[in-house]
Amino acid sequence: MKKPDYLKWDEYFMGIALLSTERSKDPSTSVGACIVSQDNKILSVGYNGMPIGCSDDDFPWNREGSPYDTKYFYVCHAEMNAILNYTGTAMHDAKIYTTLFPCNECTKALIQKGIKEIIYMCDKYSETDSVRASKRMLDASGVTYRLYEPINKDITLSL
Ligand SMILES: Nc1nc(=O)n([C@H]2C[C@H](O)[C@@H](COP(=O)(O)O)O2)cc1CO
Ligand SMILES: [Zn+2]
Repeated sequence: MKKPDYLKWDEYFMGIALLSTERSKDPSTSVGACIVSQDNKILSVGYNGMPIGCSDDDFPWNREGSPYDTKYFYVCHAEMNAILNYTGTAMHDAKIYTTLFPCNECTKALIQKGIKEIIYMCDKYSETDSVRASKRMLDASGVTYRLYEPINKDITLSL
């Protein structure tokens, strides 16, 4: 008989998104994303971080202050990095697992790339205009989104 407690697809892909958050240097919110084809092949992963060449040590991680001195002008979102990290050409009808609901800017890009489903773990900015706009676009374009339902399984990675 096969092992009963193996990871289901959702757990596997959200697990990879979650592991990717560990690469983020953002002191307040670490985000991870994993793009998966319809037939469950991993296409790409990403996490929020500064653009190539923009040192994590020199660029600001502040949330407040003049926009020029906050992270918001510089940081690449996990979802955008996952899109940009993909080097293939077949993202159509894919799905994205993300630890945080996508903002309006990433949502535009996800729609344009042909992503058809978003599975998210957290929607802590649901009241913001950005996320409201994301849902407006997703609803209009027929892209579905659903909250990931966690299982009661702790995975410990000892490296
Ligand atoms: N969907 C998202 N993906 C992301 O990668 N981010 C990133 C941008 C920032 O680095 C961080 C949010 O910082 P804070 O405002 O919670 O301190 O997460 C943010 C969102 C929210 O829409
Ligand atoms: Zn975004």
